[in-house]
Amino acid sequence: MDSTPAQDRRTARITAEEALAMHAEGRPGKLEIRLTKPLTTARDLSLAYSPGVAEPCLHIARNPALAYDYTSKGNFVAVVSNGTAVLGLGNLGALASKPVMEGKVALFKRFADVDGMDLCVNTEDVDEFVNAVRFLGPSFGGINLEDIKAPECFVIEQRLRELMDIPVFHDDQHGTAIVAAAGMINACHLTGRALADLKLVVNGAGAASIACVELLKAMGVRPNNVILCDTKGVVYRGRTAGMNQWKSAHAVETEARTLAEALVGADAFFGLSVKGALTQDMVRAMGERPIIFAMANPDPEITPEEARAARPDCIIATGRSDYPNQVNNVLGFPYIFRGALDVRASTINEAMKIAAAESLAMLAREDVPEEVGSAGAGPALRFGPEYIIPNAFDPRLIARVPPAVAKAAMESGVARRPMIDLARYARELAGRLDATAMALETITERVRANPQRVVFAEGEEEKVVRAAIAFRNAGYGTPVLVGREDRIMSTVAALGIPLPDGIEIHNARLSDSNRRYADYLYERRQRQGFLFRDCQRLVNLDRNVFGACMVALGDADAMVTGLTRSYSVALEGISMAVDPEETPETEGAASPLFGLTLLMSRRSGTVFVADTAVHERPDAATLASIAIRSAAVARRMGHEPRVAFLSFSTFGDPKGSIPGSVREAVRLLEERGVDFEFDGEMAADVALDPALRALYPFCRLTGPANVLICPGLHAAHILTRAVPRLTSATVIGPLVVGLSHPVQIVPMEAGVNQILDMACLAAHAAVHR
Ligand SMILES: NC(=O)C1=CN([C@@H]2O[C@H](COP(=O)(O)OP(=O)(O)OC[C@H]3O[C@@H](n4cnc5c(N)ncnc54)[C@H](OP(=O)(O)O)[C@@H]3O)[C@@H](O)[C@H]2O)C=CC1
Ligand SMILES: CC(=O)C(=O)O
Ligand SMILES: [Mg+2]
Repeated sequence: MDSTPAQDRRTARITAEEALAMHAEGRPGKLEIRLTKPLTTARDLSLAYSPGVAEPCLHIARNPALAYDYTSKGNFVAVVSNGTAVLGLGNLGALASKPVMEGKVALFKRFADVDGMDLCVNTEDVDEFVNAVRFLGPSFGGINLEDIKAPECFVIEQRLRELMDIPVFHDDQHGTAIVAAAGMINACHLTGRALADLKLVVNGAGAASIACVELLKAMGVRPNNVILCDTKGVVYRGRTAGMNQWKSAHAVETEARTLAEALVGADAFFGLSVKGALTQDMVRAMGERPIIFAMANPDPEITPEEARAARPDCIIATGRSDYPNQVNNVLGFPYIFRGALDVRASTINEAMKIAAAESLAMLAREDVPEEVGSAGAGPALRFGPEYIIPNAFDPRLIARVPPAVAKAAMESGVARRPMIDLARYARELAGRLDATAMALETITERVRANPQRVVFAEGEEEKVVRAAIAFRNAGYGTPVLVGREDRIMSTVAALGIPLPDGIEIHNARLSDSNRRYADYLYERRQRQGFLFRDCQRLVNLDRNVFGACMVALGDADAMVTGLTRSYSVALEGISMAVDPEETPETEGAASPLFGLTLLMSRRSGTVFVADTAVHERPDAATLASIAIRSAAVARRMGHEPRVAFLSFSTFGDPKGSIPGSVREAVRLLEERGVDFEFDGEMAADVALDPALRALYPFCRLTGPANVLICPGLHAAHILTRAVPRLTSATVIGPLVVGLSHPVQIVPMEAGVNQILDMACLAAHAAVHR
């Protein structure tokens, strides 16, 4: 089978054996339950279970709304099926639907941090099914119905919506409709069509199809322009065989009787039926630039290869993750429930669905982060025929869709706990699954409140341009790109995203400030072997020198660089214009400069590690100085420092020479009477693990250390390179600490987000100057 480059990038073609092995491996299935409270001691048991548990029970009995405060209800969704329409595989029964239901629960958790439970209900009787769900209702904050065939699914959903006071949402209907509508908005945009003129043919007249058609009609598609087909052909007015009230509502006057006849000249096709239902001949008969969403799972109505071979001008989407344009409800249900749960919506209504569809459509038109798809391989994702809908792994989805849904819930009056600050909600959501975003939230908020001018010294680099645009769009301030305007503008044009207002471009050679910067450098360097013309050349040609002059002379607040030069070369250029900062804390240190790296994980929070860049074998005075300044940075970033001086030994055991200088550093801090917790020397596990630290009751740390001072560069380097590869921790840094102006150097392999984070940290340091 041929594959397109975009497909290669994200392809995960798999075999049946691999899929079975994955499900059987280790603990069978895809789910387990985790505790959110400790259950280690007798006291824990008394609080969590008898007698303590009686208290929340009694409170909830008096006031049911308190269930949201004392139990998991508010973040807990039931994924319920009877297995009568498992994907496009037909009626496999309740038990055989369990892998899909476990999968949906896994997606809820992975993409929106919603906890779920699969409930496979073994009945095809509507009343029995409805009763099973309604009587289990108190446990849950929402009900996600899944893979229940039409027409029973319509009755079941309607009855449960009437009986229950929490959102009941049939994912195959509405989740699919929302995502398909988002894709259709963009496909129409790209092919120059208006929804009102769209001629759509839908194969399948079941759960997913009926809901898709209803939502599209609510969004402006004309009822007479939509033809539904099922196993008996076109659903025309007057047909009697295989009909029901839901099909009848969409029956139209038409001469067409078969799918092939209906498709002649059609603009768009929706497949929500079975594998292979659409032929190449049918595709050939469609109108100009046809839009084909072949959404049957696991195999589409037509493969993209077949569709493109028949009509190279088509836009094709499927429900699968191994082709571009995955129109699948995974882009919908996690985020729709996230937004609905967070405002305690009593239902999920039309306004919330349309808001979700529009936010998905708009997100696809923005610049795509590198971590979407496997970064680096293949061409970047750009809005166009091969990318009409966000990728399932797009980390921005959680911050975009739920706020749109929550807002629509509030505006349409179904939110029982409205929220005032939606922008703040979006930021909190961004941090919910991303340790970096979570760790940086207070920092980004502070920068937004105090926007800064930040020099992006390597302004012609594509990643830098993208980071600068993101910086501007995030409201962090004014990015100043150093580079040639024509080069930068052609990079922007190739990116296909608009350059927001308020980004400055400075060409070092042509800048009005050029002479002033050369004079400044000459003043500093004339007795160090530099002629004026050397300084002029440096300002003209070395963008790090030019950028550093801007910051040093107050033309900008901060600077970020590092992509095109090694750390030491970049630092050399910067040091031409910016001095290290000597303070009482740096007294006795070999140099005030050092590197501070942040390791961030959702479980352990943020840990600062130093020195990760400068001093190979720091002496005691240097270690002490590094500790004081690291503690200050940690505090500035909102962390009360607990500093551990690390070694291979803990409080004298085993003996060796290195711990001597570490112990001496601890003594120096005692002498200085610093205002933060510190202790050492100690092994890293003792520093981080309270159980081990309990062996040393005299230790002054009152909690796990969050600032780790390493005895040498080798240890710091190994630690910060190994941890992110062995755990889920992410890394920022090393931050340059000790310059008199905020300048940061990213690693040469840094991605857009890293550049953005470093720019934001540099801006944050500028706020605090
Ligand atoms: N990409 C996505 O996100 C999603 C995709 N889907 C896919 O959509 C399909 C339908 O799911 P769902 O609506 O839940 O199931 P339903 O059982 O509710 O509906 C199936 C419909 O398909 C019709 N159908 C079956 N075979 C054919 C055929 N050969 N030609 C024309 N019509 C046919 C049935 O016709 P009749 O009424 O005559 O029996 C019925 O109307 C599945 O493949 C499923 O995987 C569903 C949800 C989400
Ligand atoms: C994706 C999905 O829910 C289905 O195919 O049924
Ligand atoms: Mg489904």
